[in-house]
Amino acid sequence: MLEIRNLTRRFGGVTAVDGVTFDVPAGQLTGFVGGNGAGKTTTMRMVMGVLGVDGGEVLWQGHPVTPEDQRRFGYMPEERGLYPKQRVIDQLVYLAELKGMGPRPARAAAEEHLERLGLGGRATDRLEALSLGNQQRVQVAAALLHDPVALVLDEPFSGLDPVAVDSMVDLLRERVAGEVPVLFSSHQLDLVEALCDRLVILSGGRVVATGAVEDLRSQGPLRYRVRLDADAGWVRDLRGLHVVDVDGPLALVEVVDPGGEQALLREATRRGAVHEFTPVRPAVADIYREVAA
Ligand SMILES: Nc1ncnc2c1ncn2[C@@H]1O[C@H](COP(=O)(O)OP(=O)(O)OP(=O)(O)O)[C@@H](O)[C@H]1O
Repeated sequence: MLEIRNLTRRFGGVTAVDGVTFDVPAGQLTGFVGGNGAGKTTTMRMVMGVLGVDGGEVLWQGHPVTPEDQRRFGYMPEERGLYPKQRVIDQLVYLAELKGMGPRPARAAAEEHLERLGLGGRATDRLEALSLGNQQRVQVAAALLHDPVALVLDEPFSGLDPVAVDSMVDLLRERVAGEVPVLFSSHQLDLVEALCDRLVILSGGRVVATGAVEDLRSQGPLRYRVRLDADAGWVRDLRGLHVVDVDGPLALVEVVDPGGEQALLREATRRGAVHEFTPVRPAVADIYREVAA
């Protein structure tokens, strides 16, 4: 497990990361979200030791993280930092060797990851000859190929097409099944929702929500989506409910008083057919808007 404890970082008069505390448990995907400038990249850089801390600490397996631990982590930095003129395969082998792999396993791992990411035929191309999305795939391979014990990925999905996103998701799920803690930042909240076990939401350098995605969603307001035969405007007159939206025969309501939804269902069936009556928990995007706006 990776534990982030009270991390703080200032740049001049700006406190970019302000007492940030959260866990990244083994075998779980933890999504790290927040608006532009919220402090995600700064936090990840401190976790990886590429940026000094002004306060707090990072623990790995219960002890303060060491440079040796960090060398065994996989990191995809925000600044992508590969060499444009170098051949893809040479670059990956070099990076794997830097991480302590022997030349033969390094080459085998590089070839396997390029294959998995759909770049098997591009191994001997120079990086600059690849499209930006394919360069991003090489960056993914670079972060994963040395069998890292933890993964810290800054916007790993940005610039990837849907097929590459699927390959990336498969690779991450494999790592997680092998008990690796994964922390990744993203602005793609639908992906975060589909993928993550846990969520950390940062705003203005502080954690404003953290926990299991399911727990965060179930703590949100309980809503019901209702689809009737005819116009649903009458739901506005019912007590015990807050009407979020009405659009023709569709209504989205929030239960304010216990039993409010039962009164709605009774009235709806009295009036005609009810085609849908579904409890809806807030999506990750709703939670985000609520706490980070
Ligand atoms: N090297 C630096 N020098 C000065 N200020 C910095 C530096 N790095 C980050 N900051 C500031 O720290 C704050 C947090 O930036 P950070 O890049 O960590 O946010 P982020 O959540 O990753 O944003 P984004 O989603 O836009 O990438 C911002 O106000 C940024 O301007």
